Amino acid sequence: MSTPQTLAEPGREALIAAVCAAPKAELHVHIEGTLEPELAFALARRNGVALRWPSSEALRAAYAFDSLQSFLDLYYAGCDVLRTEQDFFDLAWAYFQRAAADHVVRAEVFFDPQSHTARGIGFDVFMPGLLRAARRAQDELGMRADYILCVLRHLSEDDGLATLEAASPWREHIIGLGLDSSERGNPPQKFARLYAQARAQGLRLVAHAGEEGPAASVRDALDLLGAERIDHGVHAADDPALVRRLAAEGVALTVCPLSNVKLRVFPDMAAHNLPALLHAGVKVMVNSDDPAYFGGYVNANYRALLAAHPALDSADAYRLLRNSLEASFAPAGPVAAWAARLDAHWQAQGLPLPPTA
Ligand code: HPA
Ligand SMILES: [Zn+2]
Repeated sequence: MSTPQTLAEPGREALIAAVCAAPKAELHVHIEGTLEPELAFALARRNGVALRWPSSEALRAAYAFDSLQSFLDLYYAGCDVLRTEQDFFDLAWAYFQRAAADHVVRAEVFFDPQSHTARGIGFDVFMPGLLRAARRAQDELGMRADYILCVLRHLSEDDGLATLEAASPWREHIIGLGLDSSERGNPPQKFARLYAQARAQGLRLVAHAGEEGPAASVRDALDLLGAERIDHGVHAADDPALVRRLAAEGVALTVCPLSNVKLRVFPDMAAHNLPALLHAGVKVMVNSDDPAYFGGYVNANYRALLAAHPALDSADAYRLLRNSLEASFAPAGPVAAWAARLDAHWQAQGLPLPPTA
């Protein structure tokens, strides 16, 4: 239990530096979206795969998106270089090292099995590589990482059900089910049976909703799918009653600021509604989504957000970090230990510690 303090607000740069060095959880990152152009070219060479671009610079230059779909087209094309167990290990290990440099102590990482099984790359190829990287992250970086299986919503529910079935030998290594890809035309109700099955298996449930879709799809993800956490969810702000419900029920939104600006969900960072959601009492935090494509890993997201929103003070920054830990699916013991580390870090920086719940 902490007591409110009357320390002065730090300068902006000092606050941003403190946030970057703070222990944090990342709860919304797609492992396929961490494929940097340089690694894509290295894997393409290793596997004898031709890419449409002459160089990693040319590929990076192609990262100008005007919608979710324009990004997804490139993202799925990039997956084609991922062929072997070692490729998936290299991909995930590179992410874990970058995340550790950003002081991520807990990562809940999405993977898209259907973008691999559709190319003839099975669970027996990608799961061992992903799991070996997570074990190494635990052993060498002290990071606790788990995987969330995401179903592609532009495909049929039967395809999703078959994917869940194919994952059953790996069930103990998967903590949750998520839903990603094109939101428009693929509402939550399309996947009600899939979520019921996943819930019966004891999987934790999350879903992308309210990224490009309306507030109603956030409500439907909660009511029809039983989602415990909403990925993005920023369009919930269009419905004040829903915002009040999210705050009252403590539903977390895993917000991804750079992604939202890159995919034109908001015209610029200053227009992002994360501060409004936070101040309305919604459990939001900051995540990177697809950092290789959107201009930065989790700390770059915190930095861009705090730089564009001077109204976010040190209590708000603390709350974002604390939310990331509390909204994770890690056991209570580690969460409490990370929260204590956050408090110690905050105080060591001379920052005022807000009263905790
Ligand atoms: O932000 C996203 N939204 C939907 N699908 C995705 N697949 C990777 N990233 C995303
Ligand atoms: Zn996402």
